[in-house]
Amino acid sequence: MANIRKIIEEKKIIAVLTIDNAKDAVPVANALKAGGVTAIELTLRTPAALEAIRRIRGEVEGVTVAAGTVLKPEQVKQVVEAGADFAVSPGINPRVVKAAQDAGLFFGPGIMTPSEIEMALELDCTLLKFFPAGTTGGLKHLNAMAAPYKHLGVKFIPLGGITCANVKEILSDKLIAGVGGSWLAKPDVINSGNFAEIERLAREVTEVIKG
Ligand SMILES: O=C[C@H](O)COP(=O)(O)O
Ligand SMILES: CC(=O)C(=O)O
Repeated sequence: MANIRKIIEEKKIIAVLTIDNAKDAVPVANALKAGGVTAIELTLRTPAALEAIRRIRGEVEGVTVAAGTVLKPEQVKQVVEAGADFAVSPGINPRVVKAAQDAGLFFGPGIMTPSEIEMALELDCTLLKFFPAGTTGGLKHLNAMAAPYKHLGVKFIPLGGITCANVKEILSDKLIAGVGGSWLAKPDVINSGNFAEIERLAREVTEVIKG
């Protein structure tokens, strides 16, 4: 299994996509890549998601592809078959985490309470989504909540309310491995075929992080 934690720490930004038409997957991935964003999460919220993972995996080199919103154990097999590099979920379901571990698929469950962090640690997960980050107190809340677990090497990927305006501050926190966000490629922008706008947003965040 690739070292997903290291990859996320290097790439820093995960573009979270909810895609309606699988035909858009490759142009969107290429636009993100041209702008410097090479980690992409396809949420399993639309029927096109699995085919989108398959197409990006098959046609776009150098991009790390995750499956998001993986809510059922049986979806693990589907995302492995589609070629996902890792998978995440908004919350934590031990049956899904165990199915992923049995399949050799790296899994980052979502948490927003200490009890959920403890459940994740019990399942040997130390890279966790912090969702929904923006409305549950952001970094201040995360640092207070995670204080008892820092010595265990746990790291977080906040998702929810991340934009170009707050990304740099969030990434500067030692608890953060990377961030996820949908602002880079919103469904209406994807559906309108405005891939140039997606590339522009990806380039903008890449420059903000570098600068
Ligand atoms: O469900 C997850 C969200 O779509 C990601 O949060 P965001 O839209 O605030 O980036
Ligand atoms: C929110 C999130 O992490 C997911 O849909 O997988």
